[in-house]
Amino acid sequence: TGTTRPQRLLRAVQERATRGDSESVIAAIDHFCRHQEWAMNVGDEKGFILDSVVSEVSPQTALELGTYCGYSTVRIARLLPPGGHLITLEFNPNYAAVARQVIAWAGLEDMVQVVEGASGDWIPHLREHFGIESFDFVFLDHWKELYLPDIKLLEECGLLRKGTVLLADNVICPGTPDYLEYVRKSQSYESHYFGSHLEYTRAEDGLEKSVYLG
Ligand SMILES: O=c1[nH]cnc2c(O)c(F)c(-c3ccc(F)cc3)cc12
Ligand SMILES: [Mg+2]
Repeated sequence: TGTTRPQRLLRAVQERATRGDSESVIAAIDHFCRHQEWAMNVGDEKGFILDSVVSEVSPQTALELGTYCGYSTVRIARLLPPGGHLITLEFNPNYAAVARQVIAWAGLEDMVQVVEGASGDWIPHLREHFGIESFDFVFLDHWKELYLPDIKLLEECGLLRKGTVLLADNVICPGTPDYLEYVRKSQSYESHYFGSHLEYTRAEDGLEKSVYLG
């Protein structure tokens, strides 16, 4: 036994970051991942692109698929407009437990709802359970095999509206070929690729931004 990597990441936040200061929480996680242990956060380079898309959309309702330790959750939530709210789905209860504490350390717990369970199980219930009409912004960062089935489910559940912005991490590494083909070929999406690098490395990766046209 001993600690897990998410628990060691949380300890680094609690030791290095200032309570209530989301920028210091982001910096503490980036420092941990660069100098202690690599972890699968979207990271600072792709995170800067994420910030610019979130700022442009300024979403009242946002959905994140894949919370992990809450790094991108904090990046998104700190940029939400007044009244904005972020729902983040996490399958792994240990990750969810760490993420809740990271989000609280950043002082963003009032704008974020961490929901435990499988995205495919939860998506059909988001409207009735959280009173969501549709999402303005969706960040896909969970399992590459679920990106395509989950956006099809979001479409079927009427949770996307004309102009909803989807942003997908890891479209090159580990890679989501079926998702990329779908959003780039479909008449229902306008897609753009932002080239970048795999978090904390020099390997190629990028984000795909896709606007739902209805
Ligand atoms: O499973 C994942 N879910 C969400 N995001 C990921 C990620 O950003 C990664 F870099 C990676 C990753 C893990 C190991 C590698 F060697 C390369 C990428 C995985 C995920
Ligand atoms: Mg990722």
